Amino acid sequence: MPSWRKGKRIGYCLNDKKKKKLNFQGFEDLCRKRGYEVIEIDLAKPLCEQGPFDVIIHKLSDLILESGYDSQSHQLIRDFQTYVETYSSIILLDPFPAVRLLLDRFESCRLLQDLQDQDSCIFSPPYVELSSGTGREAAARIREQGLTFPLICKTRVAHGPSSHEMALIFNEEGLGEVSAPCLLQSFVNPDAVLFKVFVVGSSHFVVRRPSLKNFPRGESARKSIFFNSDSVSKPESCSRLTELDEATLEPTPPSDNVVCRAVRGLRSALGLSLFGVDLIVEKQTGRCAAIDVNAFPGYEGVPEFFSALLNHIETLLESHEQAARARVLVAEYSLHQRAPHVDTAQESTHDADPRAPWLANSLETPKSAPAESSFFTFAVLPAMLSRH
Ligand SMILES: Nc1ncnc2c1ncn2[C@@H]1O[C@H](COP(=O)(O)OP(=O)(O)OP(=O)(O)O)[C@@H](O)[C@H]1O
Ligand SMILES: O=P(O)(O)O[C@H]1[C@H](OP(=O)(O)O)[C@@H](OP(=O)(O)O)[C@@H](O)[C@@H](O)[C@@H]1OP(=O)(O)O
Ligand SMILES: [Mg+2]
Ligand SMILES: [Mg+2]
Repeated sequence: MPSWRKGKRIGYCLNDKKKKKLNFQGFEDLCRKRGYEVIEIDLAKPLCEQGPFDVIIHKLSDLILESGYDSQSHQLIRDFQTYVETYSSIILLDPFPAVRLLLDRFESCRLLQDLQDQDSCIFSPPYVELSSGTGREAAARIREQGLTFPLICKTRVAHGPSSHEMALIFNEEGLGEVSAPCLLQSFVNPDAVLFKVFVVGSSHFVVRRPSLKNFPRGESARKSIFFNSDSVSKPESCSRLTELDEATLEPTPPSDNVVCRAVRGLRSALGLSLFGVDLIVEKQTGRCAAIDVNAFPGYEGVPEFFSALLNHIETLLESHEQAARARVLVAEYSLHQRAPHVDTAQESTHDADPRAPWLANSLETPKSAPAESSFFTFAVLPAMLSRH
């Protein structure tokens, strides 16, 4: 067993619904088979009594959201955060600030806008943020900013059962039926297909899902349609809203290049390991609209999820161990450099060091090299680490 795997403890904190949907027991079994200890974290008990942890996996979106208005949840989140900051070697999947960002559609839509590239292969449909009042008050802004009917209205809060309640608005009158805080976004004709991209560390998986049918572009006299997004874009969704009015060719999935660009952009903006982005291939142009980002989504339709997650964890554990070893080496090296007289006796002490004879030998190299520190860090150290 490699040293970075030995005695490692993986903690997790997921609600019952999430555990059940993911069949998380399967992940626990896989981890235990590879020699990890797996601990379900009980938030009602102090974390220090349940640790130590090398990795913590969580979906604490409920609690993070509640911490904005509930003092007990606020305290729980603070304690959790203090614990992971105190034990800074813990790998937290995923860090709270980026998760918090995705609980707010205003924030996630801004992120999606930043993804837009020069050749506009990826775009974010134009939108207006409605912070107060009804949609009617946004009518002028909607016109100014070039939004086109139909509009899709989404709650500002992006997590929790009510966050999936949406409306399709076909005219200015319909705007009076929606109220703040919400986001009004131009509808993109998707040919009733959505592509969910599920990300796990450096891997991603594209899954085809149902989506809303096409609607003619421009204002019309139609009545607003209120719906729940769970009824249109789950694998089992079966709704009149996802039935196309006329037969059409199946849309071509977004190219690997486009998917990779979207994933890379979001990964570097957010620093998350576990997230999903929803893409629609626009019927008229073939361009790819990024319409939603989710922290730790369901991964339904990704049979490799558990193995990808464990591989990602192992990659992180291994690089953490390498970084820790590098820090020790650099510290030992600088101590050695600071020693006033490095005589033969001291050198032979290094040679006699049963713990790291290779360290002693390698430490001699920079002594005669003028640009020791950077030479050591960038040339000698990586070579030493790869040997050991
Ligand atoms: N701008 C848009 N144009 C066309 N269809 C859209 C647009 N935005 C959303 N949709 C449709 O509405 C559904 C729900 O939208 P969205 O993904 O933003 O909601 P959600 O509730 O956050 O979803 P999830 O369950 O993935 O978190 C999408 O799956 C897609 O079918
Ligand atoms: O469990 P499910 O499969 O429905 O997963 C959904 C997940 O619910 P969870 O709360 O159970 O994690 C949702 O999270 P919240 O909006 O609640 O934050 C969101 O991420 C959806 O995008 C996921 O659906 P998917 O994109 O994978 O279809
Ligand atoms: Mg979505
Ligand atoms: Mg979402």
